[in-house]
Amino acid sequence: MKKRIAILPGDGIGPEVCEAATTVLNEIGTMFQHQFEFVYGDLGGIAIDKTGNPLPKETLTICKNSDAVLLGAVGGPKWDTLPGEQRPEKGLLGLRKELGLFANLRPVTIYDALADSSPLKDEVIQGVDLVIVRELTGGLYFGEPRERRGEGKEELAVDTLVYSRKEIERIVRKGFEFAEIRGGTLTSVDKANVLESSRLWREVVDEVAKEYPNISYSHMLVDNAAMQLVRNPRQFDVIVTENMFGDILSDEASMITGSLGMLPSASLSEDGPGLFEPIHGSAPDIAGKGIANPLATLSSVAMMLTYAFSMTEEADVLSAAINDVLEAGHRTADLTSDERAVLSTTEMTNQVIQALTKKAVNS
Ligand SMILES: NC(=O)c1ccc[n+]([C@@H]2O[C@H](COP(=O)([O-])OP(=O)(O)OC[C@H]3O[C@@H](n4cnc5c(N)ncnc54)[C@H](O)[C@@H]3O)[C@@H](O)[C@H]2O)c1
Ligand SMILES: CC(C)[C@H](C(=O)O)[C@@H](O)C(=O)O
Ligand SMILES: [Mg+2]
Repeated sequence: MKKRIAILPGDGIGPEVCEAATTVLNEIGTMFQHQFEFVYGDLGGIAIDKTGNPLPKETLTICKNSDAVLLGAVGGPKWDTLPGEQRPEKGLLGLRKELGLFANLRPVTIYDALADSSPLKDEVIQGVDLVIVRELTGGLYFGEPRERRGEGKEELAVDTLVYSRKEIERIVRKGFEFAEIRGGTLTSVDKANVLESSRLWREVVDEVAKEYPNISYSHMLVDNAAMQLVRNPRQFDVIVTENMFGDILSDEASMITGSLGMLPSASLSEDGPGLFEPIHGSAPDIAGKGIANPLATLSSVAMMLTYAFSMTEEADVLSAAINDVLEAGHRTADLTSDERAVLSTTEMTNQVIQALTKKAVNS
């Protein structure tokens, strides 16, 4: 099967982890006789440097004309002093909005082999299997007005947290759908004791819940949820929450697995191409050193195979290869303090390729 994939490497470690992804996709293409065509586009800081715009029109066109989009990461100190509208992150937000990617899935999967990599105790993390369903095109990230007013001590900065009933309904429905598919439960996370938008959110969850009488659900305040994720993450199955809360909770949840370099994501729309990216950023502190963990990106490729192409067997083989590599003790620097055992990004990717090859031989 032929599939066209827009690759947006972006900034910092983005190009390094995207190279890992294309290498692995080529291997899977060979194994399963698929043709993956890569079309490259600029997003973020690199796009600003080349065109003055973090989301050039050409990039948007490439994405819209593809079957799926793979993103590395955007941003970095070089562009940190630019005005908000011209920052690399604005390019990513614009892309999410333009592609209508309202549903962001961030699964937190535990690998037994990584039990020692998590700062949390083994008995706390054993058996954790949860997914954060994050609203991605609304809330504080997009609300208007967003501005600076006044001067001196009177200067004000304004961000607006706004959600429509329609926006809440569609993401909450996704949350319930996932809980149904997983045969699990739903926790809706909000701040309804303070925020009006959260009170509407809670009302909508209670209404949508009536369509899913078999799904047990509950509400939790976000500050408590942040604590519960560390105290007892096993209590969660599907967490549905708004944009900003989902951003923060997913970075927190990544440490259950042992590293931010492990968590993948899929951003889905009603009908257009999905976008697949690790949840981490451009990691300026390690960019260019060739030591970034590629596994979050490779797991994002597995999510692409599943959600964009319905290639579930291919996705399962890739996920199993990642598990095999970790079981065999291979680690990038973020996963171990044992310097002798550290692999570079390329070495880790090659281990995944070898594990895939073994699976092809054995099947
Ligand atoms: N989706 C995205 O493109 C995205 C996501 C988050 C942050 N950012 C941007 O990235 C830049 C840096 O942000 P930050 O430093 O707060 O967050 P970050 O996620 O880039 O890095 C946080 C820490 O995690 C480490 N880390 C992240 N990914 C890793 C990997 N794959 N392997 C090993 N270690 C890894 C980094 O080295 C760093 O110490 C900012 O400009 C921010 O806006 C972009
Ligand atoms: C870079 C930034 C805009 C982005 C977000 O906040 O959504 C990132 O932190 C993420 O988690 O994808
Ligand atoms: Mg984030």
